Amino acid sequence: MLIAEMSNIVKRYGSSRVLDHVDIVIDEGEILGLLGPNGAGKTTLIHSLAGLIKTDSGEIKVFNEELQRNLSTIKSKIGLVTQEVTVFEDLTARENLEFFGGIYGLRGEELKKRVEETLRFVGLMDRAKQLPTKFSGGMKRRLNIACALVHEPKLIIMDEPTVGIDPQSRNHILESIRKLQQNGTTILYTTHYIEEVQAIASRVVVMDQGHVIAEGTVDELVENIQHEEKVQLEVEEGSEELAEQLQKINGVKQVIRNGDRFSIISRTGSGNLDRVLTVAKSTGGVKSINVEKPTLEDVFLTLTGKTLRDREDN
Ligand SMILES: Nc1ncnc2c1ncn2[C@@H]1O[C@H](COP(=O)(O)OP(=O)(O)OP(=O)(O)O)[C@@H](O)[C@H]1O
Repeated sequence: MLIAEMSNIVKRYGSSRVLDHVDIVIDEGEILGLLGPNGAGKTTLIHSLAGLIKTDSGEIKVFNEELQRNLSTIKSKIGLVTQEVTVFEDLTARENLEFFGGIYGLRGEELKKRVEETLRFVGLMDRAKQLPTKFSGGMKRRLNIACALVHEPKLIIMDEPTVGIDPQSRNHILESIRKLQQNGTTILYTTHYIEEVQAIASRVVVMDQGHVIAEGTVDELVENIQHEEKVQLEVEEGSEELAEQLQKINGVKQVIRNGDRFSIISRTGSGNLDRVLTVAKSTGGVKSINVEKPTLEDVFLTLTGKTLRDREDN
């Protein structure tokens, strides 16, 4: 069964089309990973789906109902974790959850029960009486997530929930997302950390410049580029000149330079290891060279020409 269906969505800001005829479906019970570089349109898509902004055209159905016509009912069954942490600093963790639970119509014993369950679920039971000002970034994030979970939404939408937090909290969050899925919740998960998608997503949608450019399971996406070879090269002194020379080798599709390291993607069968080595040696010393199997990161690179690591920020 489909939990959400976005068809032919267009959203413009001024003259630029931020979402350009986007089609996305979310199946019940899946964790759909939404990947895309900066400015791809992920947040705009998520905010459209959560009913926070109106699209210019297209149709959005959530729980089989037209979104804008049934906005308040649908919103009450969605949990949105925004990119920015939105908790009240002058309320304790428990009071924050009571507030958000109240907004969603929970009252009395039911509210109390859900607040306690949610605090336990995100591992903040022992911090229930503290103000978030005393929390680490990761704990604040977990509280933020808890606020979106307290009303037991059927669909949870998360916009990069693990950016800028410690590894322990990140693992806790990923583990919690798996548990939510096991309990039957559907999750749309946006991130630029490929390894997170690889770890938890049932299916992946890749966006770039307002378009969906690929979708499938991680295995399916990697399978699509199995016809490519990747040579990893490290030299003593990398230069743009070397990158240009590598790019000229027959069969080379793409060269990505990161300082002294180069990833060279070629068509399969081009046997470019030797040629890459020769070119690299002609410009200086070679530290290491090897052929690697493509990963989801390479799928992303091949599709968008961009690396998600551009914005690695923790
Ligand atoms: N309110 C707005 N007014 C004008 N332009 C906007 C607005 N919101 C987003 N944009 C533009 O739309 C494009 C897509 O932005 P969006 O935030 O959806 O991308 P994103 O994929 O979520 O990127 P990021 O990973 O950086 O959050 C960007 O070029 C952005 O500048």
